[in-house]
This record gives sequence, C-alpha cells and structure tokens, in this order.
Amino acid sequence: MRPYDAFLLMSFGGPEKNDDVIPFLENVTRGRGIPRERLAEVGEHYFLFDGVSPINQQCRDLVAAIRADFDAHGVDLPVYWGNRNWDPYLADTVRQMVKDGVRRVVALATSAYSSYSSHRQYLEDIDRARAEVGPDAPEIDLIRPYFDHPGFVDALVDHTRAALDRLPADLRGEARLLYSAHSIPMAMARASGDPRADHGPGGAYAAQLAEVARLVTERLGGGHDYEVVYQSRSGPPSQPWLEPDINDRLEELAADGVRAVAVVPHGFVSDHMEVKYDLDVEAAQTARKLGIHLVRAHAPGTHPAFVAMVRHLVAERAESPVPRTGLSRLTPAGHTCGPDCCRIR
Ligand SMILES: CC1=C(CCC(=O)O)c2cc3nc(cc4[nH]c(cc5[nH]c(cc1n2)c(C)c5CCC(=O)O)c(CCC(=O)O)c4C)C(CCC(=O)O)=C3C
Ligand SMILES: [Fe+2]
Repeated sequence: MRPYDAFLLMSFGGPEKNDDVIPFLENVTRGRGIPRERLAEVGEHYFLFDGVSPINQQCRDLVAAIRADFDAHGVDLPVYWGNRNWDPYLADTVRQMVKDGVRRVVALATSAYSSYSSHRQYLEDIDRARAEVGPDAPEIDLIRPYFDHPGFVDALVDHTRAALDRLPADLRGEARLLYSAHSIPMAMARASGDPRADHGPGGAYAAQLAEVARLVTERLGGGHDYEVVYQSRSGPPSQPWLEPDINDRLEELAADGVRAVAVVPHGFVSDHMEVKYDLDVEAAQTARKLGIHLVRAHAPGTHPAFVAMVRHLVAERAESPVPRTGLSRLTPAGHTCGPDCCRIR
C-alpha cells in the first residue's frame, strides 16, 4: 500500500498486574490536575480485576485480526503496535521500526472522535515519540477521526442488535437506547474539531457522538427512543464536564417509567476498563437498584466490519487528505488537522 511501508495501531495502554496500576495512573494523569481521591478510586477499579486492564489483550486481538485481513487482501504492510501510557510504549515501537528500516508509517488510533483527549493528544504523543527516537524516526501519518465510517457504525449496529436480543422479549420493543461516551471537560469539548466550524456548545466531539447515535438507531429500525449520555467523569466538581452522567439519567428514566435500557458504548473502540467498570459494574448496579433491565452492547472490538474499515482507511489515507467514506451529515474530519484543531484555548 504505497506510499507506506508499515501500519501502526496506536492505543491508550493499560496495566496487566497489580503492581503496575499506580505507575500507569501516574503516567496517564501527569500534569493533568486530577484529584488524588479520584486516582485512588480509579485504582480500585483496576484492583477489582487483579490489576489487569483488558485493553492490551484487545489490542493484541485487533493486531492479529488486522494482520489476517491485510494478508487476505494482499496488503503487504507489517503491523506494529504502540501505546501512549503503557508498555509497549510508542517510543519503543518507533525504535523497533528504525531497526527494521521503516520510513513511512500510517497509524490508526483506538479512538474514533475529535477532541484533545481522543485525537490531538495522539498527534502530540507521535511527535514526542519521534523526537525521543531522533532524526531516523519514520514519518507517521495518523488516520482521521473515523466515527462516521460505515465499518464503525455497522459494527455498533450489529452489537446493539445482539444486546437488544438479550432483553426479555416483552420489553425489547420499548427499550431506550443510551449511547455512552467518555465525558470530557466542557472547555475541551468546545475546542474539539475545527475551530472554524460551529458544532454547538459540545463542539465536534458531542456533535459527532450525536450523529453516530442517530446513524446506529436509524439502521436498527424499530423506532427506539435514544439519547447520548456520558460516563467516567473525573476532575474537580467545580469544573463543568459534558452531561448527563449515565447514572443520573438512569434515575430520571426510572422515575419516568422506563423499564428497559440498552447501553451502547459508542464513544469507545473496545470493551476496556472504562466500559467494564463504569458500565458493567457501576451503571449495572444503578439500574438493578432502580428495577431497570439493562443490557450493554459490545464496542466494535474485532468485528469484521471494523477490521475491514482499517484497511479501507489505510487506502484512503494513502491517496488523499480528504476523507471520502463517511455517513454523517457533519463536515467530515480531515486526515490532516489544522494547527488549532482540538486544541484547548
Ligand atoms: C475521550 C476519552 C477517551 C476515549 C478516547 C480514547 O480511547 O482515547 C478515553 C479513553 C480511555 N481512558 C482510559 C483511562 C483513563 N482515563 C483517565 C482520564 C481521562 N480520560 C479522558 C478522556 C478520555 N479517555 C479525560 C478528559 C480524562 C481526564 C484527565 C485528562 O484530561 O487526561 C484516567 C485517569 C483517572 C480518571 O481521571 O479517571 C484513566 C485511568 C482508558 C484505559 C482503559 C483501560 O485501562 O482499559 C481509555 C481507553
Ligand atoms: Fe480516559
């Protein structure tokens, strides 16, 4: 796939044993002003699972699936993997690429939306890793936010249908769809995407999340009521973040007589810790207390449509800075960001 000679999967990283939990959290939150209590609390989420975040194994599975898909379609690119916050660190992967003679890399982040946390920070970490490795480091082109790609949307549609099938038959038709994404500070949300576009108070991030919720719900048929909710808020209470929180919303929905909910983690790419704890433990407990039947759809993970999307986006990125395959009504996110895109001012 010219002009590239390697593919890179770039992810968040996570600990895989108890002793790694605190050093991992220190890496994630360095210089970010997260209260100590929040860190201790999040540490407990990981300890509940013996310090093992599912995200690294999910990346290994995705790497294997991408390799198999590339092989099956004659895409002759080696597949590398590097993380922002834990081993294998991106800089180590870039060092390995230098040893292997790699010159030009096309990269996909395990994050589908525009915002500082979900896009700009990946670009910054690429720059940092390349600077650390030095002048021999390959060029690395990051693929655009791909929220509106049919491969991402179709994977969510399939997984949501499977989740609805797990509800009691008599409640399925009336189930409310709650599309859940990571909350971010309002200032970060407002600054997400291209600063010249007006995406409303939640910026491109919230607009893209709303668009994917609409696209998935439409494709399901069935006329389900749906809305976007947020999870995993951190930071001081004085700072505004995107709302409503999923647990608060469940309380209100129960009061309104809603009896069944399907949660779709459309803000995420795999069922990592933010999904396993904040949804499967915390939101599930809230729903149980309220007498709501809650099922949770899987994130895209290694769904074949999502894996094939990676190959299509590699080709798209190789050919042009302009994305061509997108379902949304929004201005598509370009492959190359302006200097102010997703930058908090
Ligand atoms: C938008 C977004 C995504 C989705 C896009 C993407 O996937 O990239 C995401 C993913 C993830 N977030 C993760 C973990 C954490 N995020 C934290 C903190 C924060 N996340 C933020 C945003 C996001 N986060 C923000 C604005 C903060 C506040 C601090 C800051 O401004 O940076 C903290 C610190 C403790 C806390 O504050 O909760 C942890 C431990 C893991 C790994 C899970 C695992 O181990 O399986 C994953 C995939
Ligand atoms: Fe996060």
